[in-house]
Amino acid sequence: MGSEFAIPDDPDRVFFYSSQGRESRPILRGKDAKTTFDSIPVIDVSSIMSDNLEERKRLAAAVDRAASEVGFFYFDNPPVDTRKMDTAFAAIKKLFALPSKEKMKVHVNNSPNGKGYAFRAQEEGHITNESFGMGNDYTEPEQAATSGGMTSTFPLNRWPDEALPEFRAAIYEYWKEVHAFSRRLVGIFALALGLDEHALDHMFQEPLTDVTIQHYCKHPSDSYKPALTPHSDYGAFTCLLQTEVGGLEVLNANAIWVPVPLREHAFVMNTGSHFEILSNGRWKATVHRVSGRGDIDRYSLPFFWGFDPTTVVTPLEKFRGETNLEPELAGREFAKGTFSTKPDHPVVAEMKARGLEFEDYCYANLLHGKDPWVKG
Ligand SMILES: O=C(O)CCC(=O)C(=O)O
Ligand SMILES: [Fe+2]
Repeated sequence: MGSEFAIPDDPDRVFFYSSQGRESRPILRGKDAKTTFDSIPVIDVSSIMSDNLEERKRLAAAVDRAASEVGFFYFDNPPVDTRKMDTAFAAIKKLFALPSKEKMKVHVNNSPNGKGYAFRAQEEGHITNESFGMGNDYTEPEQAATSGGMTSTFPLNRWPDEALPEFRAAIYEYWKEVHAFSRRLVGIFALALGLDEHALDHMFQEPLTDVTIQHYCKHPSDSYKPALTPHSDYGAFTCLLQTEVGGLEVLNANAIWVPVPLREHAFVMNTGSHFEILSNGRWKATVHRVSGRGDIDRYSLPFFWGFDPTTVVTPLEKFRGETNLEPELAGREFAKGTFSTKPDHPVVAEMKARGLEFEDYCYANLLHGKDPWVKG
């Protein structure tokens, strides 16, 4: 869920994009270096299913430490069937192997919220990259059980049902389990903030979810090359699956890139900008990027979990102090995050023609089939 813009090459600073726009951090070495992380903590998440509150609180304490100190952590043993992970990746490889003509039928420009297939050709210093996205769509029967009773007659997702019928089934089989896991995780995050386990539930009745599958193509060079622009995620948290090869890297306080090596079937978790706001900066929306290795294609499967689009995310009373992060409407970042990387999308043309800005986009309206543009 990052934005992609030009990144200057500077030996002393690292530049990246966050919800605040372009930012940079000085590279600190030797006596200037701060105490910061140099690896990604590993947490066994199996006790999320425990009936014992004390066990769930121990898990929550580990999550709080990792989210505060790093903003990224592995979850070993998530309650998600590993065969469904593997089946999803097998279908993903088949999708990207389809002829371009088939993939273009589900191009993001055909979807009113930029879901479906996108392609970015190799540019200077950047490898070729394809993606496929899906998100909330209350017309789809697969989402009936998770949509909080919401219905719509306005389809948003686009699926390659003709060319690869098993793709949608494989993604949804996986999605349903990660969705159920994420809902339970809201309780663990609440405990991690020292709240009642159900204290945050009301903010996730109609959670904003998004899957943006990535394919970073191998390239004719044996060196690492930038594949995804440095950014932080918005939303509450992300559950990412890597397969076969790592490539994700996380920026520490000294602006040193820390690798996130592959742990097969483990989730790579990170907290997003809205959890940073809720915790008033206690939890970090840590900057990350992907570097593509020359000799192998890389596929990744992120699942983004966000607040209800109409929730105004505000620092919790117990974390408020002299300086407080600005509240933000959860659905607001959506338009910027989705369409700033798709300047040719019809939604962007419409926005310009009507004299509107990303700030005027109401994601909740779109989900219910209404005009998403509301000025002011
Ligand atoms: O491909 C990856 O490992 C990371 C993807 C990512 O950071 C994103 O889509 O926001
Ligand atoms: Fe990201």
